[in-house]
Parts: sequence; C-alpha cells; structure tokens
Amino acid sequence: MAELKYLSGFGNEFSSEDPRCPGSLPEGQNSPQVCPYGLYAEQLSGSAFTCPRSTNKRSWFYRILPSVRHKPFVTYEQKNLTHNWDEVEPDPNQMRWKPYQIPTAAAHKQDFIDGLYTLCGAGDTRSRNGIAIHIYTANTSMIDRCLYNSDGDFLIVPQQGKLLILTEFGKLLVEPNEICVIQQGMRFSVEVFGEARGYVLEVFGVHFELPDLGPIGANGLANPRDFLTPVAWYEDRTVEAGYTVISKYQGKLFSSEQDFSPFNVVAWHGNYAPYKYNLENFMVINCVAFDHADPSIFTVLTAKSLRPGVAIADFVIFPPRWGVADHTFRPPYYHRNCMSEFMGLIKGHYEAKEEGFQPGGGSLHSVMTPHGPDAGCFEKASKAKLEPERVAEGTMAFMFESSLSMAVTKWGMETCQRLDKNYYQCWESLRSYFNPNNKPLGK
Ligand SMILES: O=C(O)Cc1cc(O)ccc1O
Ligand SMILES: [Fe+2]
Repeated sequence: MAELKYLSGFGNEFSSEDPRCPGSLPEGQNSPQVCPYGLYAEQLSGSAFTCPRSTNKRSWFYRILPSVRHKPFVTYEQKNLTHNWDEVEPDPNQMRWKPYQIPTAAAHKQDFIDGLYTLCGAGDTRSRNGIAIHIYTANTSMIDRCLYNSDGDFLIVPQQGKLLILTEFGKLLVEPNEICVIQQGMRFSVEVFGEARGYVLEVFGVHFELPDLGPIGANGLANPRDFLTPVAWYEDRTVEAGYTVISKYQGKLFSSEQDFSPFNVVAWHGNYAPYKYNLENFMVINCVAFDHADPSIFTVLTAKSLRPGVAIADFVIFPPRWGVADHTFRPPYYHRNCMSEFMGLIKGHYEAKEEGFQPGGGSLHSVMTPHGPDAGCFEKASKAKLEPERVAEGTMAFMFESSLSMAVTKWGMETCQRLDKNYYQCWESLRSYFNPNNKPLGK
C-alpha cells in the first residue's frame, strides 16, 4: 500500500483536491453556478448553522454525484447493536470481561458493521444526549457498503489488526495504538487485514474537543498538530450490483442502495473532517514530587456536557512514563467516583491489575462502585523501594469516563460469555494492617 498522505492539525480549516483534478475546489465561493469539472457541491453540517464560530463545523464536498441520489432506506437486520438500556436489570457490581472473541472468517464472516456489539451506554439519540460503548470484531472487509452515523460521533480504538478506513474525505490507515474519530454523518467503509478487534466510544449530540490546558500552558498532552486528516481521494465507480449505504439512525440500522460509489469526492474544504491520532505522541504530564495525580491529566479528548467541567465522555490513556513520586503509594488509589469508568487495554499490563485484565478485554466500574488496585498490587506497591522507575512500559490502557450512569446490555451481561464472575475476588485478600499502638513517629 502506497504511503498515505495526511493534513495536520486539530479542527483546522482544511482544503484538499485529488491531484488528478487540479483546480477542482471552486475559488472564492462555495456554490458556483457550475462547479469545476462538472462536480456537484454538497455541504455537510456538523453543527447548527448558528453555532458560535468557535464551535461551528461544516465541510463542503465537490463530488461526482450528490449523496441524495439513492433508493429509499429500508430496515437493515440488526445484529448486536442496540440502544435499549433496559434489556437487563441495573447491576452496580464491578465488572470485568475477558478478551472479546473474534470469530474466524472460516467459521463466520463478519465485517465492521455486523461486528458491532453494544456493551453499555446511557441516554438518548433523539434528545441528542448520551453515549454508547461498543466492541467491534471483524474478519472481513466491508465490500461495496459503507456506514454513516446519524446519531453521533464514533471514536474508534483498534486493539488488534489495522484498519484502512475509506471516507468521503480520503483514506485513513489506523493501527493499534492509534485512534480515529469519524464524526456524525461521515460515510466510511472499513477494510481489515485478518482478524480485527477494538473499542468504539459513541457520543450523541456533541463533538470531541482537546481539553483546555489551564496552568499547563500552551503545549502538552495531545498536541493539535499530531491529529491527522485524510487528503481528498475519489473513485468514479459504477456499481451495477448496487452499493449499500447504511445509516445508524435513532439506534437502528437502515440500508439504501445506489449504483455508484459514495467515495466520489474530488475535492473538499472545511473544518468538519475525520482524523486520527497516534497515542505515542501524547506528552505526559505527571507528578514529580509526591502523591498520585488524578487521571484527568491523561485526557486525550473530551466530549463536554453543558455543565462546566463535566464531560459526557472523556477519552483518557495510561501511557508509558516515569514514576518518581516520593513517599507515595504510586498505583491508582482506591476510588469511588460520581462518574462511570469503562477501561480497555490495547497492549501490556495495567498498573493496578497485573493479572486478569487482558488486552482486548474490558472493565466497568460504575457510578460510586468501589474499585482500585488488586491485593497483589497493594502489597507490592506498599513495600516498593521508591526509585524512579518506568511505569506501563509496553502498555497502553485507556478509559472512557462518563458522567452518565450506564446500563450494560444483554450481550455484555450474558451473550458474550466473557464476563469474569470472579472479578470481585481480586480484592478479597486485602487485609487490615491497622494497629492502634503503631503510632507515627513523634506522636
Ligand atoms: O484504574 C482506574 O480506576 C482508573 C484510575 C486511574 C488512576 O490513576 C486514578 C484513578 C482512577 O480511577
Ligand atoms: Fe477509578
């Protein structure tokens, strides 16, 4: 595969022409009476027309045929994607899943669309407020079909297998340890190279932003220039047998047929575009004196709610770094949180749970459910000699943290058969060390 080109920057005003058609972007206006090369102009709005400039998002496509030329949508048989948050009774227990299983192509062919399994979520697509967390497993590329999400944005975290994502804006190659965001309405088709697995965070109603840096200053965490957006690429392809466009709309899937490839955008410009980011580029800020800083220091992207400082969902990572804190219990502290914490592991071993939490698996610590280091981790870290040490070498764990109280689906609780019923036992051997006679020095 030839090396793909990208445009750099988060939320920039980009413009891109497929080099085969120089001058395909109209000059000085968006809607000329006749577009260069006989193209159609089409706007994709990612925000209300009237949003303030800082949050206004739209892009203009110059395409061979407009998206509107398609047959009516019909119901698409849904597999394991759902927004029914009442399938099973609420359950506040700590949950941990063994790696979600990927079917082999020989046993069962499955592409990215049919391989989406909703694990948990909350809220409502109609009132445009909520999230869903899906697992995807795929062994087959999407052939002559694409997906777009009318309900919200997809943040995709590949864990196994790279994805070549063809979008209306161009091509994105996303490998494990990279993430990508495909925003509301953007059509995309996923090519896989063998068995692929990963996580999807879907947010309804808002877009992801870079967190403010406050006193950190102008640089750090995920730097804007490391976000990469595709360059224009088109195919002028008639598909006699029918090209299928699938829409996720109000939590259901619908398909419509057309006789041409939707990846027919010769040029585009705007600030509403898909992007990818390599997690290796995250500039970690952390404690260099004492105590354990809250994990919000590791926020890559945030989807803000209307309440100041409260996210509908944050995407947080735990990258390799130095641990240097003096007289400190260095692993994550014991914790009860007003937020929900879903965690996944791309590779390696998470510092609070060296065993049990495996790459391709997950855990959910729901609103106010106690959690923290397992007994082995506590013992080890309480006795450790506090020298500077590498933490999370070869590891990439992440967290989707949400202010919403999430429901787990029937698939998550039962059908997937990956729920570890013994998870609670990792804390069972935590014992009391309390000794009222063991007074601190000088007391
Ligand atoms: O493992 C967790 O639960 C995530 C987490 C990590 C951390 O460093 C501090 C708090 C926290 O919730
Ligand atoms: Fe936590």
